[in-house]
Amino acid sequence: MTYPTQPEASHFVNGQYMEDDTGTPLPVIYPATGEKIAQLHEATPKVLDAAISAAEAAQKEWAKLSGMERGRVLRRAADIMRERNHDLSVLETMDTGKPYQETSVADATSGADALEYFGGLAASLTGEHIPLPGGDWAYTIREPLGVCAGIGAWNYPTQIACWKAAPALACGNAMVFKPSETTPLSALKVAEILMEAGAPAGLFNVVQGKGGVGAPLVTDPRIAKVSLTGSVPTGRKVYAAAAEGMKHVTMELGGKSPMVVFDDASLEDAISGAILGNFYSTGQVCSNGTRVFVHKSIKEAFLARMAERLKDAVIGDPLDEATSFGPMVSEAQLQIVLGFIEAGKSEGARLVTGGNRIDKPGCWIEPTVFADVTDDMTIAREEIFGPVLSVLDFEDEDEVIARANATPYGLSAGVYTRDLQRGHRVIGQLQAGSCFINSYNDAPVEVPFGGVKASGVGRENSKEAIAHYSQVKSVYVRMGETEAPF
Ligand SMILES: NC(=O)c1ccc[n+]([C@@H]2O[C@H](COP(=O)([O-])OP(=O)(O)OC[C@H]3O[C@@H](n4cnc5c(N)ncnc54)[C@H](O)[C@@H]3O)[C@@H](O)[C@H]2O)c1
Ligand SMILES: C[N+](C)(C)CCCC=O
Repeated sequence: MTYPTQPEASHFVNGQYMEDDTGTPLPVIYPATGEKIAQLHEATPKVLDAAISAAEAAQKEWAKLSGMERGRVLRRAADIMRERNHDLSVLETMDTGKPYQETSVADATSGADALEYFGGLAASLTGEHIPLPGGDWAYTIREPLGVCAGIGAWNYPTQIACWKAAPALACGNAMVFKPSETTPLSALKVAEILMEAGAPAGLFNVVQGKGGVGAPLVTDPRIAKVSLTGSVPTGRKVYAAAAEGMKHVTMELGGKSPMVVFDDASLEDAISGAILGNFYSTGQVCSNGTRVFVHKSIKEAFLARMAERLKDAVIGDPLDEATSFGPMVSEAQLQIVLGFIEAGKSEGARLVTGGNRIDKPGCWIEPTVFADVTDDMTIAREEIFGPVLSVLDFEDEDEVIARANATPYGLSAGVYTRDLQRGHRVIGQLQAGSCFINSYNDAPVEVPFGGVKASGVGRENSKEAIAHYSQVKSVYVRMGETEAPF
């Protein structure tokens, strides 16, 4: 049996595809139809060991190159990725179900941005000279960490692989990347492209599997750093396991982010922001503003216009460029979301629109809006990771800030207002790492991305990421004699 997107083999190790079909079978399903599109196998201990060994060997040679030489490879990879954007986007759509309208502008393109940005930065990752009393001085050297483990979620497979690989490789590290078991295909293409761009064999390896493959990757003593994108419960486990080995971590985790719409906001812009922050990628975005606090005086106007705007969503074949709303990634995730919708109804929230599974093969659900949601309801407290928007009323600025912050999460926050003083004042008090004023969910590579509180540790993208993929050695140089007390 051949499948439409079957890769050459399940894993990419030491510069080539590798198979071990004794590993647990891993079927890949196209969420738009439920059709099987590839058959992979989870990595066995043999595959995992080969990947880590290859990375260890490659890292030693890669770190000897100058930053300029490393950067050249990454920038070449960015160019190849852009040239192949169409094919990569089609694959991403098949892997995730996200519409081509999105994948063609937000996945491989975002991955290419990261490769280009960190490729450009690589040559300037230098230490400093520190003059000291008596003519002594010190200098610092920015060194790589070694072999980094990257572990991905299923909503942005290409982007996640590149957001982790680009800064890691720029700093002179190697990587073993484990994509989500739900979307294993795109990371293999990232590996192919990096090799084609001139990366040495073993520098970027891909191993497939579920948590049972991720766990031994995290604890392997040859791994110096773990970067996870995933849920908070997984983050707790992975962070704890990494701490046992005193490893560096980046934790990009979940959220339940607030978006605050004041009564002076442009209603159309606020609704656009709420659409981007709740229905893009069928709501499967970590930073989504799923608690939309709308000033009581404009709430009904907001809801009426939102319901109208949602009628323009084009729900259909994700490969059709006109489609703007695709299926959920999997039946399992669809069932989780349906469970939250039931909780919303039974706890007394008002269903304004949507709320139903769409009756066709695949994992389809309507964009859903609840109103009259209160802070204690399940849908206002827990991350849903699906297209479910909750509108909560507020009347007072201090009140809404306190309520917005009353969550263990802190990934993102947004404010819509025409009063820019208020916008800055409010955003300054919201406990979140990635914030927006009169916008939502923008994530250019130049800007740090990540959360506070339970939503994460460390930052991806921007110059901030360098600190998380390198360490500083300091060297004290005495110019005179060494004095000792005896
Ligand atoms: N902050 C961010 O940048 C960001 C981005 C995308 C998704 N997310 C979050 O990811 C979640 C959705 O993705 P998901 O369902 O794939 O998350 P998940 O936590 O179920 O899985 C994430 C990854 O961790 C692996 N994993 C699971 N158990 C493991 C273990 N014990 N050791 C090592 N690896 C293990 C999984 O196989 C997968 O690759 C949401 O909570 C979402 O908010 C966060
Ligand atoms: C670029 N986005 C859309 C903000 C996604 C970031 C990764 C979170 O899921």
